[in-house]
Amino acid sequence: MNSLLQDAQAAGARVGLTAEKITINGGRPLRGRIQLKGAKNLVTKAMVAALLADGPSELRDVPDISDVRVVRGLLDIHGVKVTDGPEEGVLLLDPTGVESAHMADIDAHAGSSRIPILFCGPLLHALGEAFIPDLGGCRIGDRPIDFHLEVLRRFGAVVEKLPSGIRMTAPNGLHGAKVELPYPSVGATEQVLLTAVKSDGITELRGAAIEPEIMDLVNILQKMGAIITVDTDRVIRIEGVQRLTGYSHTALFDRNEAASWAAAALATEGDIFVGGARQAEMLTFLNVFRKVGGAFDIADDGIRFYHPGGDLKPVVIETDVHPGFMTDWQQPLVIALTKAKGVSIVHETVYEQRFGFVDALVDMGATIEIHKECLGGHPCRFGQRNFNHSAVIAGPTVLHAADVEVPDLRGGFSHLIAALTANGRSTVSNVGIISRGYENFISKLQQLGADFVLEN
Ligand SMILES: CC(=O)N[C@H]1[C@@H](OP(=O)(O)OP(=O)(O)OC[C@H]2O[C@@H](n3ccc(=O)[nH]c3=O)[C@H](O)[C@@H]2O)O[C@H](CO)[C@@H](O)[C@@H]1O
Ligand SMILES: C=C(OP(=O)(O)O)C(=O)O
Repeated sequence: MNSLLQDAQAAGARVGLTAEKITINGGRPLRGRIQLKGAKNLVTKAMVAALLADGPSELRDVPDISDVRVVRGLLDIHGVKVTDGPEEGVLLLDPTGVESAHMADIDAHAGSSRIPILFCGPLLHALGEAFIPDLGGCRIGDRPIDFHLEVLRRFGAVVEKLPSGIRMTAPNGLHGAKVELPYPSVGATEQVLLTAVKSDGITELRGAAIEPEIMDLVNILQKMGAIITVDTDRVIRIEGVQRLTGYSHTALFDRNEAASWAAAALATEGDIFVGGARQAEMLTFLNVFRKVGGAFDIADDGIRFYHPGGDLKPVVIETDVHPGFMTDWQQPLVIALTKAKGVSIVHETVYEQRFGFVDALVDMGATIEIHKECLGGHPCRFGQRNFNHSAVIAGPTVLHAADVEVPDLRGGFSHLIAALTANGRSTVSNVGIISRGYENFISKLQQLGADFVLEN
């Protein structure tokens, strides 16, 4: 069995999804309401932050996704007691019994997530050592961790690479540092925050990422007693403190899931009310959605996304760090672009290999060409490096049914949308991977009127 399939099955099994394949009878618009919970890209980091406290934390709106379960398992191995709260979606995290981990167990739990790398700072503070297994996450580029390791060294960590992962110690404790990131990496910014808050002295981070999920992590850390200033021009200053308390927090909604269902509404000519979605964190997406010809109504408790009739229009998009067009939005939106009348361009500037998912779309009849050049207008890091990172999508096309295999989280969701729009019965396999970031997506599809059956 290949490792992609193993990851997919393990991820699905962790959230009780036993089916491996979905057969979808396409052509029906998705209509109805769904409710979001907290963001995968915040909740998992908030769980790690609980390790920094000297008392219990409470996190609300936690989605039942496999990445959350992976982090829960890792926390458990380290002696953080994680229990379900009295209400659905509430986690209680008690770090008072934190202890050194058993390496073999960690190895078994790292599988599908990139979060283990963020345990470094908190574990070094709590125990003076950390072991980080090989990382998972979507295979959409090389995804090195050089920024993380360099940052940790600046704080005083000693890094030792082992065949099974990375071991880290801090023989002289951790001290504040001046750090400048070569690229505003989300994970490396979080690494700095989670390490600096309890390091001796002041840390100045330049070139920081400022995604809404990072700002919500800053909110959490401030609740815990941290002193963090977010300045203009991607500068973050952190004054280290000796102790942090537990927090009580409701997680920011998952704007990536919201954008995915919005794209599904548009591509299937449907109408979906996405409960919990908010305008402020989705401004950039909403502009593009409108330019493509989608319509939305913003309410206090969510956003209604729908196809208002008429032709969809082509767009030129460049993915970018916040406040730009988020890379995780492009894969689901590409399906709507296959329905637009004219030629669209998507220039992917965050990951060098995020177009693997289009092969299946071409098999389904889409007209998509991938290019090595930077076609969006601005040259990016990948332009001179031979990476297939620009897509040209010509439409409108009616997709036909096919058997497709989910390659990664967002690519997988876009395959689901493609199958939902296609004429005939498509089979989408490896669907377990989708459970990494979409809570109860099978029930949501049911609620929205999709016509499908699950298979093993
Ligand atoms: C769990 C989580 O929150 N995942 C999100 C996070 O991923 P993640 O935090 O992994 O993404 P980064 O922002 O770190 O990566 C951005 C770019 O920086 C590069 N890089 C990163 C670190 C490093 O040490 N060296 C390096 O070269 C990466 O290869 C990539 O080209 O932000 C991405 C960009 O918004 C999102 O697509 C992911 O959904
Ligand atoms: C790339 C993604 O996630 P991760 O960083 O967890 O692989 C994603 O959510 O689309």
